[in-house]
Amino acid sequence: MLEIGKVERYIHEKLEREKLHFVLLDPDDVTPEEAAKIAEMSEETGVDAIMIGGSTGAEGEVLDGVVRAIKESSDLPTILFPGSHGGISKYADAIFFMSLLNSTNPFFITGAQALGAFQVKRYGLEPIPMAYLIIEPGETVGWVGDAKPIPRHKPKIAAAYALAGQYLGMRLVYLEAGSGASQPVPPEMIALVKHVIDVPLIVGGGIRTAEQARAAVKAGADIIVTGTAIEKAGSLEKAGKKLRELNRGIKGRD
Ligand SMILES: CC(C)=CCC/C(C)=C/CC/C(C)=C/CC/C(C)=C/COP(=O)(O)OP(=O)(O)O
Ligand SMILES: O=P(O)(O)OC[C@@H](O)CO
Ligand SMILES: [Mg+2]
Repeated sequence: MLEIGKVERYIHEKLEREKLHFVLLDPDDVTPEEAAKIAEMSEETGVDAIMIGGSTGAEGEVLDGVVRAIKESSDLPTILFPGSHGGISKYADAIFFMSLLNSTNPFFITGAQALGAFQVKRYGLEPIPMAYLIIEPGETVGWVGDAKPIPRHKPKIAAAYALAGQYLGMRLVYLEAGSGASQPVPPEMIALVKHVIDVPLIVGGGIRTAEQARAAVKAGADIIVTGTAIEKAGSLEKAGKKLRELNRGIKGRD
């Protein structure tokens, strides 16, 4: 019998009360010690989950080390955000089992998934099926994932892909402008996508301020992902301040 796993249930239950903030840590950019500290601060400041991944090199021992450090320092759910079948760690709770629907390369649509499937089963990781869509500019992940990035001024294309993802059985949709994007996904696009789908909507890429996070939530985003703004805050103290600022924007508290 197919059952909804623990982390997915946690997401749905929390979404009944508030919008969520997930923090993305890239093992290529943070040491296990830094990751542990950020995860601890994330939990203290009201972040809802930690995502772990990167489009280049987040694999093997380096990945395992970061996931383990996060698990030791916080009780937040850890969700893998893999760039390929190499991005799987047995120490995480769940994995966004994603398909890059607007890739031009079948490897990112079904290939990496087939290569990783048995490993996910062996480790008992919770797979959460997700439609992953790259919006302009797309940044590194757009290039690495051989995406045909959806133009920023074409919300209908994003909505069509998102609905197709839902009809294919995916239980989350992720609109991705790319890590470090100069501009986040436009609110008009978020609004149209949210209007047509019934599954939770994740938005990430280039969200650096409480105002940007608020605008995405107001447009209809259910979950906001931030990475660069925290990783590149400059110091742990500044990262903590940034976490609180972004949470405020997302949760609508002040
Ligand atoms: C489900 C399985 C086993 C694999 C999925 C494989 C797919 C579809 C990958 C999509 C394409 C891709 C390269 C995704 C990476 C997503 C990601 C972790 C982005 C964040 O990383 P960045 O911060 O952009 O990476 P860099 O820091 O390396 O630029
Ligand atoms: O690093 P940022 O720009 O916050 O992007 C987060 C995430 O959407 C990248 O996959
Ligand atoms: Mg990164």
